[in-house]
Amino acid sequence: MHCFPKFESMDIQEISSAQKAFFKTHKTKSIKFRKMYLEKLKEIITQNEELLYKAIEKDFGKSRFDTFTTELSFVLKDIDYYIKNLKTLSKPQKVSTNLANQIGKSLIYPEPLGCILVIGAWNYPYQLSLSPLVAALAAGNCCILKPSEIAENTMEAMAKIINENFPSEYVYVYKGGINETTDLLKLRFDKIFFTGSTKIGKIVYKAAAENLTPVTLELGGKSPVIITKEANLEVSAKRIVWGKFLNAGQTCVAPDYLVIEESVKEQFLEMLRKYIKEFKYEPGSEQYTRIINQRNFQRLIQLIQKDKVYFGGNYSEEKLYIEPTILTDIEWKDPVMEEEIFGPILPVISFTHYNQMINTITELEKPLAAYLFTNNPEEKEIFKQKISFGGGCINDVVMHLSNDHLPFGGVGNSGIGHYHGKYGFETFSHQKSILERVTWGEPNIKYPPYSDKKLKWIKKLL
Ligand SMILES: NC(=O)c1ccc[n+]([C@@H]2O[C@H](COP(=O)([O-])OP(=O)(O)OC[C@H]3O[C@@H](n4cnc5c(N)ncnc54)[C@H](O)[C@@H]3O)[C@@H](O)[C@H]2O)c1
Repeated sequence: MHCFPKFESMDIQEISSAQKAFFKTHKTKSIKFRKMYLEKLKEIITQNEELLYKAIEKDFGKSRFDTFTTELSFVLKDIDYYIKNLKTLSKPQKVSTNLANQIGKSLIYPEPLGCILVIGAWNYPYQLSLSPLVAALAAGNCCILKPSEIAENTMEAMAKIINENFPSEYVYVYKGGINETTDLLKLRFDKIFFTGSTKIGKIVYKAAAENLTPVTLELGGKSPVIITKEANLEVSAKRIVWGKFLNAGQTCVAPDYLVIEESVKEQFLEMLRKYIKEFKYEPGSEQYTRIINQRNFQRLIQLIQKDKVYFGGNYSEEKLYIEPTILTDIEWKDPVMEEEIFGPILPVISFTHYNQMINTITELEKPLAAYLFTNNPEEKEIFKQKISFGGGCINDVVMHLSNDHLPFGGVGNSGIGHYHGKYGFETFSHQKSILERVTWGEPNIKYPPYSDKKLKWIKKLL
Protein backbone atom coordinates (compact mmCIF):
# COMPACT_ATOMS: atom_id res chain seq x y z
CA MET A 1 0.00 0.00 0.00
CA HIS A 2 1.25 3.51 -0.85
CA CYS A 3 1.85 5.92 1.96
CA PHE A 4 1.23 9.48 0.85
CA PRO A 5 2.80 12.45 2.65
CA LYS A 6 0.50 14.78 4.60
CA PHE A 7 0.68 18.46 3.80
CA GLU A 8 -0.05 21.23 6.27
CA SER A 9 -2.85 23.38 4.94
CA MET A 10 -5.93 25.12 6.28
CA ASP A 11 -9.27 23.30 6.21
CA ILE A 12 -10.12 23.31 2.53
CA GLN A 13 -13.87 23.09 2.99
CA GLU A 14 -13.79 26.23 5.08
CA ILE A 15 -11.64 28.01 2.50
CA SER A 16 -13.93 26.92 -0.30
CA SER A 17 -17.05 28.16 1.58
CA ALA A 18 -15.30 31.43 2.40
CA GLN A 19 -14.39 31.92 -1.28
CA LYS A 20 -17.99 31.27 -2.34
CA ALA A 21 -19.21 33.87 0.16
CA PHE A 22 -16.53 36.33 -0.90
CA PHE A 23 -17.37 35.92 -4.57
CA LYS A 24 -20.97 36.80 -3.75
CA THR A 25 -19.87 40.17 -2.39
CA HIS A 26 -19.07 41.07 -6.06
CA LYS A 27 -15.80 42.67 -4.99
CA THR A 28 -13.77 40.59 -7.45
CA LYS A 29 -15.79 42.02 -10.31
CA SER A 30 -14.34 45.49 -9.94
CA ILE A 31 -11.59 46.20 -12.45
CA LYS A 32 -9.76 48.22 -9.81
CA PHE A 33 -9.78 45.25 -7.41
CA ARG A 34 -8.52 42.84 -10.08
CA LYS A 35 -5.74 45.18 -11.17
CA MET A 36 -4.69 45.79 -7.59
CA TYR A 37 -4.17 42.08 -6.93
CA LEU A 38 -2.51 41.44 -10.28
CA GLU A 39 -0.05 44.20 -9.42
CA LYS A 40 0.39 42.61 -6.01
CA LEU A 41 1.16 39.24 -7.55
CA LYS A 42 3.72 40.84 -9.83
CA GLU A 43 5.29 42.57 -6.87
CA ILE A 44 5.58 39.42 -4.76
CA ILE A 45 7.00 37.37 -7.64
CA THR A 46 9.60 40.03 -8.32
CA GLN A 47 10.45 40.49 -4.64
CA ASN A 48 10.77 36.75 -4.09
CA GLU A 49 12.62 35.90 -7.30
CA GLU A 50 15.55 34.52 -5.33
CA LEU A 51 13.33 32.24 -3.23
CA LEU A 52 11.62 30.95 -6.40
CA TYR A 53 14.96 30.22 -8.12
CA LYS A 54 16.27 28.36 -5.10
CA ALA A 55 13.14 26.22 -4.78
CA ILE A 56 13.17 25.06 -8.39
CA GLU A 57 16.93 24.48 -8.24
CA LYS A 58 16.30 22.17 -5.30
CA ASP A 59 13.46 20.35 -7.04
CA PHE A 60 15.21 19.46 -10.27
CA GLY A 61 18.26 21.58 -10.82
CA LYS A 62 16.68 24.07 -13.19
CA SER A 63 18.91 27.03 -14.00
CA ARG A 64 18.00 30.65 -13.30
CA PHE A 65 18.16 31.37 -17.01
CA ASP A 66 15.62 28.65 -17.86
CA THR A 67 13.47 29.49 -14.85
CA PHE A 68 13.27 33.10 -15.90
CA THR A 69 12.81 32.57 -19.64
CA THR A 70 10.41 29.60 -19.50
CA GLU A 71 8.54 30.30 -16.27
CA LEU A 72 8.67 33.66 -14.52
CA SER A 73 8.81 35.81 -17.66
CA PHE A 74 5.65 34.04 -18.90
CA VAL A 75 3.76 34.81 -15.71
CA LEU A 76 4.97 38.43 -15.56
CA LYS A 77 4.10 38.95 -19.22
CA ASP A 78 0.60 37.55 -18.57
CA ILE A 79 0.10 39.90 -15.64
CA ASP A 80 1.16 42.90 -17.75
CA TYR A 81 -1.07 41.81 -20.61
CA TYR A 82 -4.16 41.55 -18.40
CA ILE A 83 -3.45 44.79 -16.55
CA LYS A 84 -3.17 46.56 -19.88
CA ASN A 85 -6.17 44.92 -21.54
CA LEU A 86 -8.53 44.30 -18.64
CA LYS A 87 -10.89 47.13 -19.50
CA THR A 88 -11.27 46.04 -23.12
CA LEU A 89 -11.59 42.34 -22.26
CA SER A 90 -14.27 42.96 -19.62
CA LYS A 91 -16.28 45.39 -21.72
CA PRO A 92 -19.71 44.19 -22.91
CA GLN A 93 -19.57 43.51 -26.61
CA LYS A 94 -22.39 44.91 -28.74
CA VAL A 95 -23.59 42.60 -31.51
CA SER A 96 -26.28 43.12 -34.14
CA THR A 97 -29.93 42.37 -33.39
CA ASN A 98 -32.05 40.37 -35.81
CA LEU A 99 -35.27 41.70 -37.32
CA ALA A 100 -37.57 39.63 -35.09
CA ASN A 101 -36.11 41.34 -31.99
CA GLN A 102 -36.37 44.93 -33.18
CA ILE A 103 -36.50 47.37 -31.64
CA GLY A 104 -33.81 46.11 -29.32
CA LYS A 105 -30.08 45.83 -28.64
CA SER A 106 -27.94 42.76 -28.03
CA LEU A 107 -24.88 42.60 -25.83
CA ILE A 108 -22.48 39.92 -24.60
CA TYR A 109 -21.30 40.44 -21.02
CA PRO A 110 -18.17 38.53 -19.98
CA GLU A 111 -18.81 37.56 -16.36
CA PRO A 112 -16.53 35.68 -13.97
CA LEU A 113 -17.49 32.06 -13.40
CA GLY A 114 -16.99 32.18 -9.61
CA CYS A 115 -14.67 29.90 -7.67
CA ILE A 116 -11.96 28.18 -9.68
CA LEU A 117 -9.76 25.20 -8.91
CA VAL A 118 -6.39 25.21 -10.69
CA ILE A 119 -4.39 21.99 -10.49
CA GLY A 120 -0.81 22.40 -11.71
CA ALA A 121 1.88 20.07 -13.06
CA TRP A 122 5.50 19.88 -11.85
CA ASN A 123 7.51 20.28 -15.03
CA TYR A 124 7.09 24.06 -15.33
CA PRO A 125 5.72 24.47 -11.83
CA TYR A 126 5.52 28.28 -11.79
CA GLN A 127 4.24 28.83 -15.29
CA LEU A 128 1.66 26.03 -15.20
CA SER A 129 0.27 27.04 -11.80
CA LEU A 130 0.54 30.81 -11.92
CA SER A 131 -0.43 31.56 -15.54
CA PRO A 132 -3.88 29.94 -15.16
CA LEU A 133 -4.20 31.65 -11.76
CA VAL A 134 -3.45 35.04 -13.34
CA ALA A 135 -6.04 34.50 -16.08
CA ALA A 136 -8.62 33.34 -13.52
CA LEU A 137 -8.07 36.44 -11.37
CA ALA A 138 -8.04 38.76 -14.39
CA ALA A 139 -11.46 37.38 -15.33
CA GLY A 140 -12.71 38.25 -11.81
CA ASN A 141 -12.78 34.88 -10.04
CA CYS A 142 -11.67 33.54 -6.69
CA CYS A 143 -9.20 30.68 -6.89
CA ILE A 144 -7.77 27.70 -5.07
CA LEU A 145 -4.46 26.68 -6.56
CA LYS A 146 -3.13 23.17 -6.01
CA PRO A 147 0.42 22.98 -7.42
CA SER A 148 2.07 19.63 -8.03
CA GLU A 149 3.48 18.00 -4.90
CA ILE A 150 6.10 16.30 -7.08
CA ALA A 151 7.98 19.62 -7.23
CA GLU A 152 7.61 20.05 -3.48
CA ASN A 153 9.90 23.04 -2.98
CA THR A 154 8.22 25.15 -5.65
CA MET A 155 4.84 24.19 -4.20
CA GLU A 156 6.03 25.38 -0.76
CA ALA A 157 7.43 28.58 -2.26
CA MET A 158 4.19 29.46 -4.06
CA ALA A 159 2.14 28.65 -0.96
CA LYS A 160 4.37 30.88 1.13
CA ILE A 161 4.38 33.96 -1.06
CA ILE A 162 0.73 33.80 -2.04
CA ASN A 163 -0.86 32.72 1.23
CA GLU A 164 1.06 35.41 3.11
CA ASN A 165 -0.06 38.13 0.73
CA PHE A 166 -3.54 37.25 -0.46
CA PRO A 167 -6.69 36.86 1.62
CA SER A 168 -7.54 33.16 1.61
CA GLU A 169 -11.19 33.91 0.79
CA TYR A 170 -9.90 35.27 -2.52
CA VAL A 171 -6.84 33.16 -3.42
CA TYR A 172 -5.40 30.20 -1.57
CA VAL A 173 -2.59 27.81 -2.41
CA TYR A 174 -3.52 24.39 -1.12
CA LYS A 175 -0.57 22.07 -0.71
CA GLY A 176 -1.29 18.49 -1.47
CA GLY A 177 -0.80 15.27 -3.32
CA ILE A 178 -3.26 12.62 -4.44
CA ASN A 179 -5.23 12.46 -1.16
CA GLU A 180 -5.67 16.21 -0.93
CA THR A 181 -6.54 16.53 -4.61
CA THR A 182 -9.10 13.75 -4.24
CA ASP A 183 -10.69 15.72 -1.36
CA LEU A 184 -10.62 18.91 -3.40
CA LEU A 185 -12.36 17.24 -6.29
CA LYS A 186 -15.29 16.36 -4.01
CA LEU A 187 -15.98 20.07 -3.53
CA ARG A 188 -18.06 22.05 -5.95
CA PHE A 189 -16.23 24.56 -8.15
CA ASP A 190 -17.40 26.73 -11.01
CA LYS A 191 -14.49 25.61 -13.15
CA ILE A 192 -11.60 23.20 -12.87
CA PHE A 193 -8.43 23.95 -14.80
CA PHE A 194 -6.13 20.94 -14.82
CA THR A 195 -2.64 20.51 -16.27
CA GLY A 196 -1.17 17.03 -16.20
CA SER A 197 -1.34 13.60 -17.73
CA THR A 198 -4.20 12.22 -19.79
CA LYS A 199 -4.66 9.45 -17.20
CA ILE A 200 -5.25 11.84 -14.29
CA GLY A 201 -7.16 14.21 -16.60
CA LYS A 202 -9.80 11.50 -16.92
CA ILE A 203 -10.11 11.25 -13.11
CA VAL A 204 -10.57 15.02 -12.90
CA TYR A 205 -13.12 15.00 -15.72
CA LYS A 206 -15.17 12.29 -14.01
CA ALA A 207 -15.15 14.12 -10.68
CA ALA A 208 -16.14 17.38 -12.41
CA ALA A 209 -19.05 15.66 -14.15
CA GLU A 210 -20.67 14.98 -10.74
CA ASN A 211 -21.35 18.70 -10.41
CA LEU A 212 -21.49 19.53 -14.11
CA THR A 213 -18.38 21.61 -13.53
CA PRO A 214 -16.78 22.85 -16.75
CA VAL A 215 -13.17 21.86 -17.23
CA THR A 216 -10.10 22.87 -19.13
CA LEU A 217 -7.78 19.90 -19.40
CA GLU A 218 -4.24 20.71 -20.52
CA LEU A 219 -2.84 17.23 -21.15
CA GLY A 220 0.04 15.62 -22.99
CA GLY A 221 0.70 13.13 -25.75
CA LYS A 222 3.32 12.02 -28.24
CA SER A 223 4.16 15.11 -30.31
CA PRO A 224 5.94 14.30 -33.59
CA VAL A 225 8.57 16.36 -35.34
CA ILE A 226 8.87 15.66 -39.06
CA ILE A 227 11.89 16.57 -41.20
CA THR A 228 11.92 16.22 -44.95
CA LYS A 229 14.84 16.53 -47.35
CA GLU A 230 13.54 19.98 -48.28
CA ALA A 231 14.19 21.37 -44.81
CA ASN A 232 16.99 23.69 -43.83
CA LEU A 233 18.70 20.89 -41.92
CA GLU A 234 21.16 23.01 -39.99
CA VAL A 235 18.52 25.34 -38.53
CA SER A 236 16.12 22.43 -37.94
CA ALA A 237 18.74 20.51 -35.95
CA LYS A 238 19.56 23.53 -33.81
CA ARG A 239 15.92 24.27 -33.00
CA ILE A 240 15.02 20.63 -32.35
CA VAL A 241 17.94 19.99 -30.00
CA TRP A 242 16.98 23.06 -27.98
CA GLY A 243 13.25 22.19 -27.82
CA LYS A 244 13.77 18.52 -27.06
CA PHE A 245 16.45 18.72 -24.38
CA LEU A 246 15.32 21.92 -22.68
CA ASN A 247 14.22 20.91 -19.15
CA ALA A 248 15.71 17.48 -19.96
CA GLY A 249 12.79 16.74 -22.25
CA GLN A 250 10.26 17.24 -19.46
CA THR A 251 8.20 19.64 -21.55
CA CYS A 252 4.61 18.91 -22.59
CA VAL A 253 5.16 20.32 -26.09
CA ALA A 254 8.67 18.92 -26.59
CA PRO A 255 9.07 16.85 -29.75
CA ASP A 256 8.46 13.32 -28.49
CA TYR A 257 9.84 11.51 -31.53
CA LEU A 258 11.48 12.47 -34.80
CA VAL A 259 10.41 11.25 -38.21
CA ILE A 260 12.95 11.94 -40.96
CA GLU A 261 13.28 11.33 -44.66
CA GLU A 262 15.72 8.43 -45.08
CA SER A 263 17.97 10.22 -47.59
CA VAL A 264 18.97 12.96 -45.08
CA LYS A 265 18.93 10.90 -41.90
CA GLU A 266 22.66 10.28 -41.41
CA GLN A 267 23.57 13.87 -42.16
CA PHE A 268 20.88 15.14 -39.77
CA LEU A 269 21.83 12.83 -36.91
CA GLU A 270 25.37 14.23 -37.09
CA MET A 271 23.96 17.75 -36.79
CA LEU A 272 21.91 16.75 -33.73
CA ARG A 273 25.04 15.38 -32.12
CA LYS A 274 26.92 18.58 -32.93
CA TYR A 275 24.31 20.85 -31.31
CA ILE A 276 23.90 18.70 -28.18
CA LYS A 277 27.64 19.16 -27.65
CA GLU A 278 27.65 22.83 -28.60
CA PHE A 279 24.80 23.64 -26.18
CA LYS A 280 26.64 21.71 -23.45
CA TYR A 281 23.55 19.69 -22.68
CA GLU A 282 25.42 17.39 -20.38
CA PRO A 283 24.82 16.07 -16.87
CA GLY A 284 26.05 18.55 -14.30
CA SER A 285 26.16 21.57 -16.63
CA GLU A 286 24.17 24.66 -15.74
CA GLN A 287 21.80 24.34 -18.69
CA TYR A 288 20.92 20.71 -18.21
CA THR A 289 18.12 19.79 -15.84
CA ARG A 290 17.74 16.64 -13.71
CA ILE A 291 14.94 14.13 -13.95
CA ILE A 292 12.35 15.08 -11.36
CA ASN A 293 12.32 11.85 -9.29
CA GLN A 294 13.26 8.17 -9.07
CA ARG A 295 9.93 6.99 -10.45
CA ASN A 296 10.33 8.97 -13.67
CA PHE A 297 14.04 8.14 -13.86
CA GLN A 298 13.34 4.39 -13.68
CA ARG A 299 10.54 4.69 -16.23
CA LEU A 300 12.84 6.54 -18.64
CA ILE A 301 15.89 4.30 -18.46
CA GLN A 302 13.67 1.35 -19.37
CA LEU A 303 13.08 3.10 -22.70
CA ILE A 304 16.76 3.24 -23.63
CA GLN A 305 17.21 0.28 -25.95
CA LYS A 306 21.00 -0.15 -25.80
CA ASP A 307 21.38 -1.60 -29.29
CA LYS A 308 19.61 1.42 -30.78
CA VAL A 309 21.53 4.21 -29.07
CA TYR A 310 23.05 6.59 -31.62
CA PHE A 311 24.10 9.19 -29.07
CA GLY A 312 24.14 9.35 -25.26
CA GLY A 313 22.39 6.60 -23.35
CA ASN A 314 24.38 7.04 -20.13
CA TYR A 315 22.81 7.99 -16.82
CA SER A 316 23.44 8.44 -13.12
CA GLU A 317 20.81 6.99 -10.79
CA GLU A 318 22.32 8.74 -7.81
CA LYS A 319 22.19 12.20 -9.44
CA LEU A 320 19.04 11.56 -11.49
CA TYR A 321 20.72 12.60 -14.74
CA ILE A 322 20.09 11.03 -18.11
CA GLU A 323 22.27 12.11 -21.02
CA PRO A 324 20.52 13.51 -24.08
CA THR A 325 19.86 10.27 -25.88
CA ILE A 326 19.08 9.64 -29.54
CA LEU A 327 17.73 6.24 -30.53
CA THR A 328 17.91 5.36 -34.19
CA ASP A 329 16.33 2.68 -36.43
CA ILE A 330 13.16 2.84 -34.37
CA GLU A 331 9.96 1.22 -35.63
CA TRP A 332 6.44 2.48 -34.96
CA LYS A 333 5.70 -0.60 -32.85
CA ASP A 334 8.73 -0.29 -30.54
CA PRO A 335 8.00 0.15 -26.78
CA VAL A 336 9.43 3.69 -26.83
CA MET A 337 6.61 4.62 -29.24
CA GLU A 338 3.81 3.52 -26.88
CA GLU A 339 3.59 6.28 -24.24
CA GLU A 340 4.61 9.93 -24.05
CA ILE A 341 8.35 9.90 -23.24
CA PHE A 342 8.58 13.11 -21.19
CA GLY A 343 12.35 12.91 -20.86
CA PRO A 344 15.62 13.41 -22.80
CA ILE A 345 15.21 10.46 -25.15
CA LEU A 346 14.58 11.07 -28.84
CA PRO A 347 13.60 8.08 -30.98
CA VAL A 348 14.22 8.51 -34.70
CA ILE A 349 12.08 6.81 -37.32
CA SER A 350 12.85 7.18 -41.02
CA PHE A 351 10.43 7.38 -43.95
CA THR A 352 10.58 7.27 -47.73
CA HIS A 353 6.98 8.20 -48.64
CA TYR A 354 5.72 11.44 -47.13
CA ASN A 355 2.00 10.75 -47.53
CA GLN A 356 2.29 7.27 -46.12
CA MET A 357 4.16 8.59 -43.06
CA ILE A 358 1.51 11.29 -42.53
CA ASN A 359 -1.21 8.63 -42.68
CA THR A 360 0.59 6.58 -40.02
CA ILE A 361 0.68 9.60 -37.71
CA THR A 362 -3.02 10.29 -38.21
CA GLU A 363 -3.76 6.77 -36.93
CA LEU A 364 -2.27 7.67 -33.53
CA GLU A 365 -3.91 9.68 -30.72
CA LYS A 366 -4.13 13.40 -31.45
CA PRO A 367 -0.99 14.98 -29.95
CA LEU A 368 -0.67 18.24 -28.02
CA ALA A 369 1.80 19.52 -30.62
CA ALA A 370 3.18 18.64 -34.04
CA TYR A 371 6.10 20.12 -35.93
CA LEU A 372 7.20 20.05 -39.55
CA PHE A 373 10.52 21.20 -40.98
CA THR A 374 10.39 21.76 -44.72
CA ASN A 375 10.38 24.52 -47.32
CA ASN A 376 8.07 22.62 -49.63
CA PRO A 377 4.62 24.30 -49.80
CA GLU A 378 2.81 21.08 -50.71
CA GLU A 379 4.27 19.20 -47.74
CA LYS A 380 3.24 22.06 -45.46
CA GLU A 381 -0.31 21.98 -46.80
CA ILE A 382 -0.65 18.22 -46.29
CA PHE A 383 0.69 18.51 -42.74
CA LYS A 384 -1.78 21.29 -41.87
CA GLN A 385 -4.76 19.62 -43.42
CA LYS A 386 -4.31 15.99 -42.44
CA ILE A 387 -2.89 15.91 -38.91
CA SER A 388 -5.07 17.02 -36.03
CA PHE A 389 -3.07 18.37 -33.07
CA GLY A 390 -3.42 21.00 -30.35
CA GLY A 391 -0.99 23.49 -31.86
CA GLY A 392 2.44 23.50 -33.40
CA CYS A 393 4.97 25.07 -35.72
CA ILE A 394 6.34 24.83 -39.20
CA ASN A 395 10.12 25.18 -39.14
CA ASP A 396 10.31 25.51 -35.37
CA VAL A 397 9.37 23.68 -32.17
CA VAL A 398 7.77 24.74 -28.85
CA MET A 399 7.75 28.48 -29.63
CA HIS A 400 4.07 28.65 -30.65
CA LEU A 401 3.14 28.60 -26.98
CA SER A 402 5.04 31.83 -26.39
CA ASN A 403 2.72 33.78 -28.71
CA ASP A 404 -0.25 34.96 -26.66
CA HIS A 405 -2.25 35.67 -29.79
CA LEU A 406 -2.45 31.90 -30.33
CA PRO A 407 -4.76 29.79 -28.13
CA PHE A 408 -2.84 27.06 -26.33
CA GLY A 409 -4.46 23.69 -25.65
CA GLY A 410 -4.92 20.15 -26.84
CA VAL A 411 -7.48 18.21 -28.83
CA GLY A 412 -8.82 14.70 -28.29
CA ASN A 413 -6.57 12.83 -25.87
CA SER A 414 -4.28 15.85 -25.47
CA GLY A 415 -6.90 18.01 -23.85
CA ILE A 416 -10.06 20.08 -23.75
CA GLY A 417 -10.09 23.88 -24.00
CA HIS A 418 -7.29 26.39 -24.25
CA TYR A 419 -5.79 29.53 -22.68
CA HIS A 420 -3.17 32.30 -23.04
CA GLY A 421 -3.93 35.96 -23.71
CA LYS A 422 -7.56 36.74 -24.43
CA TYR A 423 -8.29 32.99 -24.62
CA GLY A 424 -7.28 32.67 -20.97
CA PHE A 425 -9.68 35.42 -20.02
CA GLU A 426 -12.48 33.74 -21.97
CA THR A 427 -11.68 30.36 -20.43
CA PHE A 428 -12.49 31.73 -16.98
CA SER A 429 -15.50 33.80 -18.08
CA HIS A 430 -19.07 33.08 -18.98
CA GLN A 431 -20.34 34.95 -22.04
CA LYS A 432 -23.70 36.17 -20.81
CA SER A 433 -26.03 37.18 -23.65
CA ILE A 434 -28.61 39.87 -23.01
CA LEU A 435 -31.20 41.16 -25.42
CA GLU A 436 -32.78 44.43 -24.30
CA ARG A 437 -36.02 45.58 -25.90
CA VAL A 438 -37.92 48.83 -25.89
CA THR A 439 -41.41 48.61 -24.44
CA TRP A 440 -43.24 50.85 -26.86
CA GLY A 441 -44.93 49.38 -29.92
CA GLU A 442 -45.71 45.64 -29.73
CA PRO A 443 -47.06 44.04 -32.93
CA ASN A 444 -49.43 41.12 -32.38
CA ILE A 445 -47.88 38.94 -35.03
CA LYS A 446 -46.21 36.33 -32.73
CA TYR A 447 -49.11 36.06 -30.29
CA PRO A 448 -52.03 33.61 -30.49
CA PRO A 449 -54.61 33.21 -31.80
CA TYR A 450 -52.74 32.23 -35.00
CA SER A 451 -53.99 32.85 -38.54
CA ASP A 452 -52.83 32.24 -42.13
CA LYS A 453 -52.24 35.91 -42.51
CA LYS A 454 -49.92 35.98 -39.46
CA LEU A 455 -48.06 32.91 -40.78
CA LYS A 456 -47.55 34.62 -44.12
CA TRP A 457 -45.97 37.62 -42.33
CA ILE A 458 -43.91 35.42 -40.01
CA LYS A 459 -42.48 33.59 -43.03
CA LYS A 460 -41.44 36.91 -44.51
CA LEU A 461 -39.90 38.09 -41.22
CA LEU A 462 -37.97 34.94 -40.27
N1 LIG B 1 -0.88 20.68 -21.85
C1 LIG B 1 -0.06 21.24 -21.01
O1 LIG B 1 0.01 22.46 -20.89
C2 LIG B 1 0.85 20.41 -20.15
C3 LIG B 1 1.86 21.07 -19.46
C4 LIG B 1 2.70 20.31 -18.66
C5 LIG B 1 2.55 18.96 -18.53
N2 LIG B 1 1.56 18.35 -19.23
C6 LIG B 1 1.43 16.91 -19.14
O2 LIG B 1 1.46 16.52 -17.76
C7 LIG B 1 2.09 15.27 -17.61
C8 LIG B 1 3.19 15.34 -16.58
O3 LIG B 1 2.83 16.08 -15.48
P1 LIG B 1 2.52 15.40 -14.05
O4 LIG B 1 3.41 14.22 -13.87
O5 LIG B 1 2.57 16.49 -13.04
O6 LIG B 1 1.05 14.93 -14.28
P2 LIG B 1 0.05 14.17 -13.27
O7 LIG B 1 -1.16 13.92 -14.07
O8 LIG B 1 0.71 13.02 -12.60
O9 LIG B 1 -0.22 15.24 -12.11
C9 LIG B 1 -0.86 16.48 -12.34
C10 LIG B 1 -1.60 16.90 -11.09
O10 LIG B 1 -2.58 15.92 -10.75
C11 LIG B 1 -2.50 15.56 -9.39
N3 LIG B 1 -2.80 14.13 -9.24
C12 LIG B 1 -1.95 13.10 -9.43
N4 LIG B 1 -2.59 11.93 -9.25
C13 LIG B 1 -3.87 12.23 -8.94
C14 LIG B 1 -5.04 11.46 -8.64
N5 LIG B 1 -5.00 10.13 -8.62
N6 LIG B 1 -6.18 12.11 -8.38
C15 LIG B 1 -6.22 13.44 -8.42
N7 LIG B 1 -5.16 14.23 -8.69
C16 LIG B 1 -4.01 13.64 -8.95
C17 LIG B 1 -1.08 15.89 -8.98
O11 LIG B 1 -1.03 16.19 -7.61
C18 LIG B 1 -0.72 17.08 -9.85
O12 LIG B 1 -1.07 18.30 -9.22
C19 LIG B 1 2.59 14.92 -19.00
O13 LIG B 1 1.68 14.06 -19.61
C20 LIG B 1 2.62 16.25 -19.71
O14 LIG B 1 2.55 16.16 -21.11
C21 LIG B 1 0.71 19.04 -20.02
